[in-house]
Amino acid sequence: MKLSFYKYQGAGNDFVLIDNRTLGLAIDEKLFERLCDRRFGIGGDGLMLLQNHPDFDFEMIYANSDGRLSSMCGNGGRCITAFANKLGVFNEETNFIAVDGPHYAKVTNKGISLQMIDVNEIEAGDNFFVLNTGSPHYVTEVSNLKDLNVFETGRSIRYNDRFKANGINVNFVEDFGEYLAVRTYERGVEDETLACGTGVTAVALAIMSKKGITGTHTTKIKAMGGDLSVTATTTDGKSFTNIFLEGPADFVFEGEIEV
Ligand SMILES: N[C@@H](CCC[C@H](N)C(=O)O)C(=O)O
Repeated sequence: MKLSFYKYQGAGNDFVLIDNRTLGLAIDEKLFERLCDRRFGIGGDGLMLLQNHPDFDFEMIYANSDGRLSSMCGNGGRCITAFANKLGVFNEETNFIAVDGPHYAKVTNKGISLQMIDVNEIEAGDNFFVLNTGSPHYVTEVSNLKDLNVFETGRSIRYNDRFKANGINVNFVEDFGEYLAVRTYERGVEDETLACGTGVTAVALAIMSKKGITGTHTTKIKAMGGDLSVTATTTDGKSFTNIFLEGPADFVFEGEIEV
């Protein structure tokens, strides 16, 4: 059978998208892993099914490139919003449902702005933060981001005794004042990706918390694959609301693959 697919990327975080509104494609880890494979398939950091939902414009089902369903993907959420817009599911603003709950998103002049879940807890340790922005993240500040071996260092944290059972995404941040530069090792891809949406959101909140920034604040982020921004509101540096992740979410190509 031939399966129609669409390829999108948001700041270089790339995804296979399937319109599953009428297709009835079942969850199939082996198939999803093959479709995400860059040699034997289409290639992607993850795969998403866009499905009908009785109470929302659409439902987002997300799997990492290992084929397994996972927690929220921020860049995936922005890409599936762009895809839903291309399919004519909505015009300017949408409300959809994902694994971590409802999301509001809109088309902007920078691409797609996606509202993320509120964050009520940040663990602050010795130069590290752990928080959940829809997916679990470890954030640590470095002074040599360009030269850092993100694969080795990220992997050693992701597989340490504390995190190895459930895994965690590991973000390295260097503060350049005007902006934060971020590189991420992603669970489920088990490699560095060019950007991670829930990751840069975690980084922005962690640095706001560390610097004692309160009120509504926008953080500019440079990821390896492009620029993103995170706007969030806090009164105490611990609980964050109205969190928006904004940046490009672009169609790359479409095709059919034999499955
Ligand atoms: N790339 C994503 C995060 C995807 C989920 C992550 N790999 C996990 O399993 O936690 C993003 O843009 O947020």
